[in-house]
Amino acid sequence: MLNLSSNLLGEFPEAVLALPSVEELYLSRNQLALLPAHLCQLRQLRALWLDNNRIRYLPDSIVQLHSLEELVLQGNQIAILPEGFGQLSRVSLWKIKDNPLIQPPYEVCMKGIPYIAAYQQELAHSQPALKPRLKLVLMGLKDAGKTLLRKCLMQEERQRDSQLAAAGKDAGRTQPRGYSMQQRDINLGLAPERVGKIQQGHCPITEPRDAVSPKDSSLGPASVEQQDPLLSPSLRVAGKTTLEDCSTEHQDVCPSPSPPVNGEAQTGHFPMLLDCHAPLRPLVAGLPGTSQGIEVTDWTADAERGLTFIVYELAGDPSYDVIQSFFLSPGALYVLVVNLSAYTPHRFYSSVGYFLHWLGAKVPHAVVCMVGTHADLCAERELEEKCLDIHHQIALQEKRDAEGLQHLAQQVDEALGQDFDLRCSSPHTAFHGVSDKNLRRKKAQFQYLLNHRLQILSPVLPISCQDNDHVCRLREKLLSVAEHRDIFPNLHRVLPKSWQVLEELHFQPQAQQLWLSWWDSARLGLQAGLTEDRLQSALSYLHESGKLLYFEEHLTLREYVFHNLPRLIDILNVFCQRDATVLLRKLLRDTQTDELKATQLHHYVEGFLLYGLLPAHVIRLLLKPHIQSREDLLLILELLEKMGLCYCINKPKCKPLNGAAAWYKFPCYVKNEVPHAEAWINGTNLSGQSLVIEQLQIEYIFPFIFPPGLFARYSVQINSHVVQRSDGKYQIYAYRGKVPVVVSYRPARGTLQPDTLSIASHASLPNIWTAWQAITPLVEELNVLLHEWPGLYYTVHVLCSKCLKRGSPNPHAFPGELLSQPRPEGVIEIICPRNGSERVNVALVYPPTPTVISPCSK
Ligand SMILES: Nc1nc2c(ncn2[C@@H]2O[C@H](COP(=O)(O)OP(=O)(O)OP(=O)(O)O)[C@@H](O)[C@H]2O)c(=O)[nH]1
Repeated sequence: MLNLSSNLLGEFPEAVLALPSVEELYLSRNQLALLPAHLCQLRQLRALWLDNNRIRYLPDSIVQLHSLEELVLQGNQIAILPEGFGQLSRVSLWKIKDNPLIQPPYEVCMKGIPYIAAYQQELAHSQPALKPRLKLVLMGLKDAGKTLLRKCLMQEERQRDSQLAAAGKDAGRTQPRGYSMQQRDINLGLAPERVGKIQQGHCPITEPRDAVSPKDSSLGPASVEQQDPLLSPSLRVAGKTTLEDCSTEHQDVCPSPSPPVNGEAQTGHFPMLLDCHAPLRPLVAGLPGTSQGIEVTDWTADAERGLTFIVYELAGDPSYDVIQSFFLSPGALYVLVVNLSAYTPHRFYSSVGYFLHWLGAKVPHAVVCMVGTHADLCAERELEEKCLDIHHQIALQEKRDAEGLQHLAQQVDEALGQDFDLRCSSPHTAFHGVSDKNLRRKKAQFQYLLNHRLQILSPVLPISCQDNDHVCRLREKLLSVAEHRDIFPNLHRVLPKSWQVLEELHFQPQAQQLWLSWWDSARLGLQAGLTEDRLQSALSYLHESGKLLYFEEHLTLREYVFHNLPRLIDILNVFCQRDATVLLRKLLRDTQTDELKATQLHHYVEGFLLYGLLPAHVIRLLLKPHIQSREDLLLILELLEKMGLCYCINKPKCKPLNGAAAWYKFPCYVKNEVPHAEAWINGTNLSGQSLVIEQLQIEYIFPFIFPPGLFARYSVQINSHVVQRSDGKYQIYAYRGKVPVVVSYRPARGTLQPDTLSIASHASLPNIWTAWQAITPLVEELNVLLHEWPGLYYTVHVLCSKCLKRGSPNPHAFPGELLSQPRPEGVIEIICPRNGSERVNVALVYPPTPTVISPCSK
C-alpha cells in the first residue's frame, strides 16, 4: 500500500509503475493532470484513489485493471470515460462526482459501472443526435424588454414558417411538440403582413460567415476563438468568470468597452455600439411587448446548423417569484436583460446584481450573457457609460462575494488548525464548540461555492429591438455561445437511441395529459428499451435541455413528469397574475353567468387579491380549459400544494377532500405585515410570566440573497405540521399541538443586516424539550427547501435564550451546528459571551440532523 495523498505532485510518480505488486495506491489531493498510458502495469491494484487532482482524461488501459475494487475520481476535470468501462466489473467503491462529465453523461456516471457499461454498449449502435438543443432562459426586471427581445429574435423563424405555410409545406413539420411555434404565433397575435415586411431587412445570419465585415468580425462564429472577446477561452480560466479577470488589476485583457479618451468615447472595442442618429428600421416597432407571465417557446435558431433553443421567458414581476425558480436548471444559457434607458448606477443591484445572486444560488456555475435593450433611447456616450458601469459593478460584486467567501473559508481553516478542546474553552472563539467534522463540511461548502461561480460572459451587449441588424447580431452571438465547445460541451454529444425514442414517446400527439406520472413515464421508458433506473438519466437529460420538467431531487414532485409545459405554465400563471380584470375574464367566460353570480365572482376575486383566499369551485372555474372532471381538479390542487403555491385551510383530516367546500390560501398574496394574532403568543408579552418562559429561536441568516419566493413556499410546506395558524406577509403564528410556534422572515436592511428567517417557540424551562419537538419538523422542512439551492450561502444559529429573555435587540447567536448527533435532552449549559462568565445560562443547541447542507454536485 502506498499513500502519497495530500502532496503537491504535479506528475504521476513513474517509479510507482515499477512496483507491480502495489495493491492500494492513494494519490488524492495532489496536482496530477495526466496518468501514464501504461497504468495497467499495476495489475494487482485493488484500490486507486485519485480524487481532487486535475486529471482531464483517463488512459484507455485503465479498463484493464481487472482487480480494481475501489476507483475514486471525484473532483477532477474528466469529461469522457474510456470505452469498455464494463470491464471494471469488480469495482464496488466508485466516486466520480464533481467532474464535467459529458460522455457518458453525468446522470449515467453517477449511477455506477454497470450503467456506464450499458450506456457505452448502446452508444456503439447510436447515431449522433441530429438536433442539438439548448435551454435558453431570459430573465430580468419587469419591462426590461424580454418579451420583445424574444419575439424579435424569433422573427426569422416566423418569417420562414409563414413562407412555408404559404407554400403549403408546413404540414411537413413533424416534430412532436407540446408547444409548437404555430401555437405561439396565435398567442402573439402576429399579423402576417408584418412578418412579410421583415423579409426586406437583410440579416447577416443568412450571409456566408466569411462575408462578415471586419468591424463585425467579432460576431462571426467562424473566428470566435481568435476575435471574440466574449468567447475567448483565455477569459474563462478554470471555471473562473470572465469578470474576475476583468477586475481593475487586469484591465489589459478586459474586453470591456474602452473608457472615453479626451472626452470622446472610443467605439473600436464595442462591436455593437449604436449610431443613435441612424434612422431606425421599424421592423418590429409596434410588436406588443407585454408578456403573459412565464412563457416557453421552441426556436429553431439556425435551421442549417439544426440548432434549436427552447426559450423560457421568465416574468419580471416579483409576483411570479414563487414559481420561477422551478424553471432554472443547470446546463442552460441564461440571458439577463437590462433596460439601458432606465438603468442608472444606483439601480445596479435591483436590475442586475440581484438576478446574478438569485441565479448563482439556484444554478451555480451557470452561463450568463448580459444584454442591454432600449439602446435606441440612449445617446451614444450614455450607452457606453452604462454598459461600462454594469460591467464594473458586476466585477465588483463578484469580487466582493468571492473575497467574503474566501475570508470565511480562511476562518474555518484557522479553527480547524486549533484543537477541538481549545475551541470549546472560550465562548469568544470563532466556531465555539463546532465539531471538526462540521467544520470540514463547511470548508467543503465554501470550496464548492468558490469553484462554482457564475460564468458571466462579457461585455454587456447593447441592442435596440427596433434594429434588425442588432437583433441578427445578437442571434449570431447566442448561436456562437451555444456552439462554443468550451462553454456547452454537451450540445453535440452523441445520445443513445433509446433516449431519443423516449423523447418522441413523451411528445406523441396523444400525450395530451397535463403531466405523466413517473410510472407512466417508466412505461414509455420500457417501450423505448430503458429500464426504470436508466430512465432517470434520460429524464434528467430532457429536463436539462428544457424539453420537459422533471424534478429528480424533489421529494414529492419527482412523482411527476411535466411534458406538457404550455398547459402547466398556463395553470401556474393564473395564480401569479394578480390582475382582477384578467381573473374576472377567466371566470366570466361562460356567457350563461347571471348577474348575481357575476357579483359573487367579483367578490371572490377581491378576496383573492386581498387575502389570497379562493374556494375550490372558483379555482375550478379559473382553470376551466384544463379541468374535465372533479378528479382533475383534485389532482391539480394537490400539485399546487406540492409546488408550494397554496394550502387548504379546511381540509378534513381523515375524509377525502371535499372539493366544493374546501378553501385554499395562497400565502404569496398575504399583504398584512403581521398576522392577526393574539398577544399571548409572544412569551415576553405575558405579564409576570416572562421570567419563567424560555425562548427557543433558530435563526437562518442569508448574507447574499434570500431565495425569491421561499417564504411563501415554506408557509405552504409547514401547513401539515401546524394548526390554528395565522399568516402575515412575513410572519406565521401557529401551534404545534399545544405549543406555539412563530416563523418570521426579516428582509435585509442594507448590507449590515442581512435577510433572516427564524423559527421560534417557547416553554417553561422544565418543558423546553416540547418546544424543541415543536420546531424540529419546521426546521427539517426548511432544510428540505434549501436543498433546492445548491449555490446558496446561509448560516444557522441558535439564539441565546437568556439574551432573548432580556429582550436584547442583538441576541448572541451560537453556531447552529454544535452537535451533529441528537442529544436527547436537547439542552446544554453553555456560557453566552454577552451574559458574563457564570455558567448558569441555558443555551439550546440545535439537536437533530446536521445543519450544513452538503453542496449538490450538480
Ligand atoms: N424603444 C425600445 N423599446 C423597447 C425595446 N425593447 C422593448 N421595448 C419596449 O419596452 C416595453 C417593455 O418590453 P417587454 O418586452 O414587454 O418587457 P418584459 O421584460 O417582457 O416585461 P415583463 O414581461 O413585464 O417582465 C414594451 O413596450 C416594448 O415594446 C427597445 O429595444 N427599444
